[in-house]
Amino acid sequence: MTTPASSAPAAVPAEPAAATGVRQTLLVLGASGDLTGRLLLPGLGRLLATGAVPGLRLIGSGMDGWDDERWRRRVADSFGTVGAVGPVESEVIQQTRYVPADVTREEDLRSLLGCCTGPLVIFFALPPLVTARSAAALARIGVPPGTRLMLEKPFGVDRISARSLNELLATLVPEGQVHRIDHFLGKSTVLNLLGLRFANRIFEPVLNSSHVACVDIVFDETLGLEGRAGYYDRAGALVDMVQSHLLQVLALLAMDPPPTLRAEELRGRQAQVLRATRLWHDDPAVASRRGRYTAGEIDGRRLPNYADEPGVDPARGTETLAELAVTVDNWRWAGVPFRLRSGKAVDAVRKEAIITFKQPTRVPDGLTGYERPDRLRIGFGPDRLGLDLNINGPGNPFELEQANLTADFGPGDLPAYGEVLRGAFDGDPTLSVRGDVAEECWRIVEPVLAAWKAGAVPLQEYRAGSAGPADSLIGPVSHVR
Ligand SMILES: O=P(O)(O)OC[C@H]1O[C@@H](O)[C@H](O)[C@@H](O)[C@@H]1O
Repeated sequence: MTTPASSAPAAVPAEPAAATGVRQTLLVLGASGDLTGRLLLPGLGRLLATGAVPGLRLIGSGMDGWDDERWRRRVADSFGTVGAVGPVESEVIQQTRYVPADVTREEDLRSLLGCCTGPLVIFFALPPLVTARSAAALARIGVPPGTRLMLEKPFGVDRISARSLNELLATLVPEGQVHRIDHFLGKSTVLNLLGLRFANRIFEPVLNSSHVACVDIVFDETLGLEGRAGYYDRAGALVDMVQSHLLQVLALLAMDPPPTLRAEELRGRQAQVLRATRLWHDDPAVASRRGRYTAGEIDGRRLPNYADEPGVDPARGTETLAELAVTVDNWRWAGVPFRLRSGKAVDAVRKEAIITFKQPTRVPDGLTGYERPDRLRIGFGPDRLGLDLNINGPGNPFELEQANLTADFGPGDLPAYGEVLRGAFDGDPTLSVRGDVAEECWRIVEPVLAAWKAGAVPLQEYRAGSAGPADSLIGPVSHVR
């Protein structure tokens, strides 16, 4: 769905690209922040190294009084971490500039836009409230025609703010030029879901409530806060991971086949699934769990109590692990629980979607050992496909054993941020989140956030390096290898 820009202010004329050899400009707002250095620049470096974005000019801007030299060092260091050290990347580093600015002020934005050449991509690497103020200031001065906007998650801080931001952005550029980033949509294995489901005969016919008992989407990390209190302590695991990334994975796993992978069709299918998604039993107390890590050790590394981490406000009660059970209330999936979980500082990295199948309708008398259900596992790092099947092992041929068939795929050529940046440079929003989808994701989690705030679901403590809270929606059975 493309929303036409309405009442857009007079566009700012940009310097003609042909006069400079620059084909497009990437303007990063929030360039001195953590996200830019950790994810955006490495992704950009790798993308540049493929030669896919010739003639790119990079401009960084932020509140810090950095100079060009300091910014160039940051870009070079970030490119260096991913081996992006070729001539194209060096050229970008030489040409790049840093413009200190308050990106919520019209005058500053006007002069920033004046530094940009050719078609423009503006990347908002900013907290949601600053993004909204910056977009509002931009809406007052206008942007050059064809400008694409890239916005980091979280998109808004709740459903209402997401809707107002959508309305504001619609006055700036058409919907097809808004790239709401969810970098999971650029991950190679997440994208592999499309091929796996729709280019093979054997899986799709059984992916429905007649055959599937439950679906788990798990993204557990051994990392803790890692110095990100400023952002994370306000977001928490539910907003950081579930409201965004894991619901996108759910949409790709559960959607009906789109006729083509064009943006409007793929994103339309994702939207349909999310519109049909509801909390399990419509009850946040049944459908959610939250936990927070205490001091512990993981792989020989000591982690402090989350509440004692620098910058954390213990009174906020931020969770570092969230679980959510939902159902997709449509013909295909009604009654099948989808359990989403993401936790930090747990004992093992576990990044996978696990589809657990129902028992066969009738097993001939005489066969034993088939009690464990078949499972299809799709790993999101390492990128892996696994199938657990009951087959006959050594010894008695009628005593079955569960075998695991596993295929590893190498990671894709581009990191996820490189992939989503490519979409913006190509003007293709397929791998970004459509405005209504962002609002739907808030609709799904809002009752849970409210119930947590009201104390209806206890904040359980779990030791860093343990398996997580004792009262979990996802039992250990999902993790049997
Ligand atoms: O696996 P990746 O690409 O590092 O993504 C996981 C990360 O995704 C980010 O969006 C979250 O803010 C992090 O908390 C999380 O660790």
